[in-house]
Amino acid sequence: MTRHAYRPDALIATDIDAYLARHQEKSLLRFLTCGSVDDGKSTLIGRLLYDARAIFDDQLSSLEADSKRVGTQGANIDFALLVDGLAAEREQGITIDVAYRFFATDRRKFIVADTPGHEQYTRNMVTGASTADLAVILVDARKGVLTQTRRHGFLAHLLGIRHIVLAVNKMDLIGWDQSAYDAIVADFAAFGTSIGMGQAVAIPISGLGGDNIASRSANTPWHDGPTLLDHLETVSIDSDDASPAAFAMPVQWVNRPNLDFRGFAGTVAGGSVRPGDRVRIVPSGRTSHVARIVTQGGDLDVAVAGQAVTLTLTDEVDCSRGDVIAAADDPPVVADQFAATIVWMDETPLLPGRGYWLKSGATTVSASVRAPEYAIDVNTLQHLSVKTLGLNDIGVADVQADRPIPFAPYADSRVLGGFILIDKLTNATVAAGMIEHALRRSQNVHWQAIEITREAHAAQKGQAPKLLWFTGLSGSGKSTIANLVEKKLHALGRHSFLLDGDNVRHGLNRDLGFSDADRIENIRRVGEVARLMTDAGLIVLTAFISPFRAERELVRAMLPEGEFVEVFIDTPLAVAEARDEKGLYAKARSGEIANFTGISSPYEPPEHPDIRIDTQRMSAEDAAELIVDRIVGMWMPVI
Ligand SMILES: Nc1ncnc2c1ncn2[C@@H]1O[C@H](COP(=O)(O)OS(=O)(=O)O)[C@@H](OP(=O)(O)O)[C@H]1O
Ligand SMILES: Nc1ncnc2c1ncn2[C@@H]1O[C@H](COP(=O)(O)OP(=O)(O)O)[C@@H](O)[C@H]1O
Repeated sequence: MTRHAYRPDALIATDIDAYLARHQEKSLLRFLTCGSVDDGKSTLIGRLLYDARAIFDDQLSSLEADSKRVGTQGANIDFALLVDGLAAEREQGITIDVAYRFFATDRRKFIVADTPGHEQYTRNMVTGASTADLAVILVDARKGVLTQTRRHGFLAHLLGIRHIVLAVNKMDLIGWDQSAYDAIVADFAAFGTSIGMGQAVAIPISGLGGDNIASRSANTPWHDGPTLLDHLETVSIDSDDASPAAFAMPVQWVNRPNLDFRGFAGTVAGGSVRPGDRVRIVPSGRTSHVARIVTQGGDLDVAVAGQAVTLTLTDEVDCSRGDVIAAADDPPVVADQFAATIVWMDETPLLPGRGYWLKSGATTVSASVRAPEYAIDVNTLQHLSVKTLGLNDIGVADVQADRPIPFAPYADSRVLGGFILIDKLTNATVAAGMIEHALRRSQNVHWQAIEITREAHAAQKGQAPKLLWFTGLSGSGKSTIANLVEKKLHALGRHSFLLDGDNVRHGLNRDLGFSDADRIENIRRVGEVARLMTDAGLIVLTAFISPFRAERELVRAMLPEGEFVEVFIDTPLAVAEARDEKGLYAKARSGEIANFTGISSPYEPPEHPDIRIDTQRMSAEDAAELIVDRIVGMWMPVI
């Protein structure tokens, strides 16, 4: 990037306050550029910054330093606003390779999400698009509209970006051929219409030569539209807010500096609010009235969508981070199951049934995705029948959260309807999702209040329930040892039950095989059944390979702290294979059995098992003895 292009505004040195004040009054346009590596994206952004005499982000820090040097107060105001916006994105867990560049012209301020030459454009687009007002879709004039172009258009539309610019780049390389340009524009327009996207603004450009970027090009006398910068500076974004008309504000944090003040801070997601308005806290449903709208610059009479404020209420109602304060008569829906459009962004495909963290605004819950109803072919817009979603796939699937969350359909609110999925082990953001609607079934199932509690069941049996979860390779010794443990428990007069492959895979789970998704579902169901049995006061033993850490942790999380005891039957593959009681390893090696654990399907050993048994050093009998000894102490403290 050409640094010498930067020409500092004289005001920065002479009157920083005036400079910042001038900037603060300008509207802000957030946009992103989409294109493949060689479509000329970086050149375009470089050119734009150069021609706009832009402020580079590193120069913003020198601006800050300058402000300090001149000794003025309040020099941060404008900057803080920008930084806040980015912090919010970071809090969404989206901290990937997107560089945000800030620049300003006389007419407007801009933040451009720059995603330099990255293969994972879907991820970058989703990241940049979460708050973008406008997308510049780059097309190489020589190549025309490609699958990738359609995908960018589709994603931009899906993510709720209302303004699309089709920048047909490298026009110089096709001799400024108007008919070729028109054909590309018509092609894209036809696609846009088929997905219900508004008309894109098309501009013939050359990033390299600067044609139609900041100034009109003599090479395109036939182009009567704006230059790119013109359009960016003048496009009207005021009326675009997709947010619902009714007031809603997700609570980002509760501000309680002293006993006399309790404020709920957040950004208004939709509608407006005034002191005196009746509001409802969702999901609790409690109502109150707004007392004050507090900001650093003083109290407000009204706050509207996009404003960051702190509300105080007239009553001492319970309200915490992740709750939504909403118009009392029109609050967001609360549900734990929804249909959603999901954009998968990770190399590892979606595992239906696996628990991911679902983050929506300030709310984080555990959630799983069912097998997709379909994936979308972005070229033909056909619905494809698929079992999972891989990198860059877009599909529709039902999502099940482990507790109800407030939401609005994405079409009504990007804030309340958008979410990301995070892998619980790697912490990677694996998908972005848009909620379509709640599933009715989630609203009609209610917990039945049970009068005989789990404590009562346990007390009657005179024991504290436990789940002894045996995990290990096939042939490691899980069943052998679990059987011996149960025998000993039985002899000690304890109430127990052993669940293993034989009594589960032939009955409850006879519809499941050994794909990753089926194993996940197998373990989820076993976990649920085992949990019910602990509710009944039993000491439950399970003997399943349970190869994935994530599902073992999922089951642990289903139970009260300390009730899940992970017993790792640590037998190396070579030893289990040498035993090969059932001849399965031989079959797996010869390819007769697919997806065999340890051979052609992974086993993730526990990192911190509660009990580890090395079967090479310990007989099955001794192992059982040790396990019973270890848990004896655990079951004595009966309620
Ligand atoms: N492909 C493949 N991979 C692993 N195991 C296979 C497979 N096909 C059949 N079997 C037999 O099924 C038993 C494992 O079932 P699990 O329910 O414990 O597996 S899992 O937890 O869902 O991974 C396992 O029993 P154990 O030997 O008792 O572990 C095998 O006998
Ligand atoms: N120390 C040991 N602990 C458990 N099993 C052992 C041990 N040493 C040898 N074995 C043998 O290994 C085999 C384990 O099979 P099994 O218990 O069915 O394993 P899994 O349930 O893990 O597939 C049995 O034949 C068992 O006798």
